[in-house]
Amino acid sequence: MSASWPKGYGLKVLDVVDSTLDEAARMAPQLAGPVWILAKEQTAARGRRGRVWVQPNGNFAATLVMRMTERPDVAALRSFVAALALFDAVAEVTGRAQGLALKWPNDVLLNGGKLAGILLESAGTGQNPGHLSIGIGVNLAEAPGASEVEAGAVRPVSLLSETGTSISPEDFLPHLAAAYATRDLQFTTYGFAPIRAAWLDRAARLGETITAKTGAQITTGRFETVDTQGNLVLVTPEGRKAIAAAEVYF
Ligand SMILES: O=C(O)CCCC[C@@H]1SC[C@@H]2NC(=O)N[C@@H]21
Repeated sequence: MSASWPKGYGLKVLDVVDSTLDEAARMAPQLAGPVWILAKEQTAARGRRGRVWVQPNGNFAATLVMRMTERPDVAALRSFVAALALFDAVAEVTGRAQGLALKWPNDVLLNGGKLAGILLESAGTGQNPGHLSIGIGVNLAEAPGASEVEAGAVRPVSLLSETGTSISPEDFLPHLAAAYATRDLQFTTYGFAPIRAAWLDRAARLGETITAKTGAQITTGRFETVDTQGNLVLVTPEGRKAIAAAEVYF
């Protein structure tokens, strides 16, 4: 099964790099349009909240870098755009969406385990709107060991072990790039509403009790929704709380 490369998107493939997010920052000043940067190996890959991202051989690591054309709070909603695109691309290559779910803010789960993670970074000033980078890691071939993730985190899983689907990062990227382009067009044309609705349709643990941790702040409540700004909304004994940034535990 093949996917055609989306019009207007550039591509850079590297054998090895420190992090595709760092490469994105280096490329940003010269950007003419959005560019996907794919690396077979990263020597300093990072995850959310300063964690190290472990990338066994054959796993997918890429960053989509683009000029920041909107307000930072609007651009940040692209984490939901990217999560949906990942969901779409995985469903396309495996031929099924069963077992796939999205975990707020932007992980992709498969059979309850973490298949993929997304890390957004941006830079810019009032004078210079800067760039947005969407770093994406997918455990295509191998899941990092449980000892390589923090205690309490969702267990990592791989696409190969959960579905039997074997696909290389180079073959997976066109599926993801095409799915992203479609979702991004939906976002720029119709705004966050359809993205939010599609994301909520695929949300893990919606309506259930979950815990959100932001530093020392721990909030447990019923996962009611994601609001129009992308905040996690929990109904707690003290009332409704909208949380902008946190790690979620089930
Ligand atoms: O913590 C997470 O779940 C986010 C992980 C993001 C990993 C990807 S791999 C490609 C890009 N380069 C990095 O250094 N990190 C992101």
